Amino acid sequence: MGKFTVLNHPLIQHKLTIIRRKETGSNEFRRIVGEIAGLMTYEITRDLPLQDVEIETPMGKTVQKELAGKKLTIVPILRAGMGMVNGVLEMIPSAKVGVVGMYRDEETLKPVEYFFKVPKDVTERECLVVDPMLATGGSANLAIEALKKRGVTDIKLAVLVAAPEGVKAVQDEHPDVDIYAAALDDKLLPNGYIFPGLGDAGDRIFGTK
Ligand SMILES: O=P(O)(O)OC[C@H]1O[C@H](OP(=O)(O)OP(=O)(O)O)[C@H](O)[C@@H]1O
Ligand SMILES: O=c1cc[nH]c(=O)[nH]1
Ligand SMILES: [Mg+2]
Repeated sequence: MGKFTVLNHPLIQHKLTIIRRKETGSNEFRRIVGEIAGLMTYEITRDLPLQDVEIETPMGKTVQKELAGKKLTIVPILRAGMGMVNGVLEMIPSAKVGVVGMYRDEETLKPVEYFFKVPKDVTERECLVVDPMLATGGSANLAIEALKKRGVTDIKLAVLVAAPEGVKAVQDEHPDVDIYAAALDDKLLPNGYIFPGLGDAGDRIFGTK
């Protein structure tokens, strides 16, 4: 089963509380989603492999460390996942970005895919799927499945708020995928929204409501 990790650093918790508040406007919401994504990236990449590299400082030759291993592709699930991209890129500027467009049918709560575009060399890269909300888990599962169909084997999922139902759904369907969240909330409401959650992440980021 994939690991599920809550990244409950005090800065992350504090910032998450700000965006949960209903009075927080789109401008601040968008900025803080990016900041949390950056802080989460810092924690998610804690165990990245390093290799020795010989360099020359102005004082002379020395052997130091640099990142080794696979390069990263960030895969936001449109729309709301876009809010996390810049935060991750600030930590890993060399990452590429692929996108999966998906919306949840409001009646069935099933995801509908409408766009898919990833870098050509995606199979040689690790993919970090990002979306602020993991509710039923349907959208994340379909996005991961779409990547696997194209041959991607190394996938992680980062969300801000997870519902227990969504975590279980991804762990059941994709046991090879580790999940990182800023918070694990109480439950899913009958309308498919997370409680206490933060409302509709896409609408709050883009100001569409
Ligand atoms: O786990 P699930 O039950 O699939 O729900 C989570 C999905 O719902 C939201 O997207 P939404 O469909 O509102 O699209 P949007 O990002 O365009 O607003 C959210 O950003 C996730 O992608
Ligand atoms: O609480 C939720 C659930 C799904 N999508 C959201 O944006 N918020
Ligand atoms: Mg939405």
